[in-house]
Amino acid sequence: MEIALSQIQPQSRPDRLLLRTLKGETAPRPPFWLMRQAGRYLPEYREVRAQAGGFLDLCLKPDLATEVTLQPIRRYGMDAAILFSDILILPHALGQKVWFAEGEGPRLDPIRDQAGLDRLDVAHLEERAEPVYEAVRRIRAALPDPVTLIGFAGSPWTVATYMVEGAGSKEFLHAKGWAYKDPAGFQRLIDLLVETTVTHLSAQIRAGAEVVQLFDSWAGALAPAEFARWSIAPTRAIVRALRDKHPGVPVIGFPRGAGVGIQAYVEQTGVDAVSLDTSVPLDWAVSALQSRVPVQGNLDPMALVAGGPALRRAATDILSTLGKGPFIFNLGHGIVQQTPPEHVAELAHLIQEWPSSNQG
Ligand SMILES: Cc1c2[nH]c(c1CCC(=O)O)Cc1[nH]c(c(CCC(=O)O)c1C)Cc1[nH]c(c(CCC(=O)O)c1C)Cc1[nH]c(c(C)c1CCC(=O)O)C2
Repeated sequence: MEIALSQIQPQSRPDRLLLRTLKGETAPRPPFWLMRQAGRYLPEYREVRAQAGGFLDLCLKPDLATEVTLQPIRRYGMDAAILFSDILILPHALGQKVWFAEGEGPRLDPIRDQAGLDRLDVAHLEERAEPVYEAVRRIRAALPDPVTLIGFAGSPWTVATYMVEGAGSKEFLHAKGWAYKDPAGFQRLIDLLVETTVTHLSAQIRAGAEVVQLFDSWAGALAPAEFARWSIAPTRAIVRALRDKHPGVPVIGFPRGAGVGIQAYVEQTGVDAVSLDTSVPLDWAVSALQSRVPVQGNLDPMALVAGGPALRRAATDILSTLGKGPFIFNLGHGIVQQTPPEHVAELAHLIQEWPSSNQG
């Protein structure tokens, strides 16, 4: 597997820009990476994906996971690589059956009661996820020094929705039903996910992850009291435990769709930085959030599909607003498959040349 990174322009990636931003520095141009930066929009990803067999096989073959993690870094020179894995590796490593039906998204054998919880096998988590940690070691060894390696996990609420529904969902009938009717029982699932998420992230950090991100993709589906209990409280517990074990390793939280709830999330979880979805107004983000923590985000992935003046305008707006404080340029959600790779190159160039690329 070819892992030379010779095409990367060293001058485009000042030393450890992402880590410095997470400590509160404001750089002349912000660091950037993109959620789902490795994925089906890249022809070289599709090639490796075909070779791997299934999607989970790709996540669990360290040589292939390493290769696809490095692909976008080679092409675009992002300031950070994110481990190529999935939030559903955790339920898989807990012994729940997880598979990806081609073209349909994730499927799991649903867990809906205490008996289902009792079948989970916490003791062998690190053994079953060992290929992921091996990938982290290989990626860190292959990355140029200035590129930061980000590990990740799903937040307990978001992972619980998949474990309970058995698939992606819009309404969360079973997960919310359990949480409303039997909060003590659902709490046991959340507590188990807090504990095992700490184990999983801690193992990634020991293997070489320098920052971790918690994806709470379905935070926005929760009413305020439930958001406090199932998103904020578990996130705070994870942040505390990680800070204890790995002081100085920043945690980025991504409470997608949480709206004004993001402010309470930032104040109460202790995350080192917050990732913003596309709906978050930039001026509000500056006053309500960036005054407290570095922010990350939040270009509409569809602006990246559109390209041209719309992309330049949207990116320039974000750079000139959020870029005045500690800021990591990213998308508001993951890159979609229909994204032309040359639009990503154009965006990378705009950010790397900022502020001189600003033509008003
Ligand atoms: C909800 C969620 C999942 N996975 C993830 C989330 C949270 C973020 C979000 O809201 O998108 C997180 C995730 N998934 C993936 C990463 C890799 C790192 C990155 O580049 O950001 C990350 C951080 C790879 C992936 N995870 C997945 C892909 C596409 C799989 C493929 O190549 O076939 C990738 C690149 C699959 C996946 N995995 C999951 C879904 C809903 C899907 C889509 C199914 C599909 O598109 O068919 C669960």
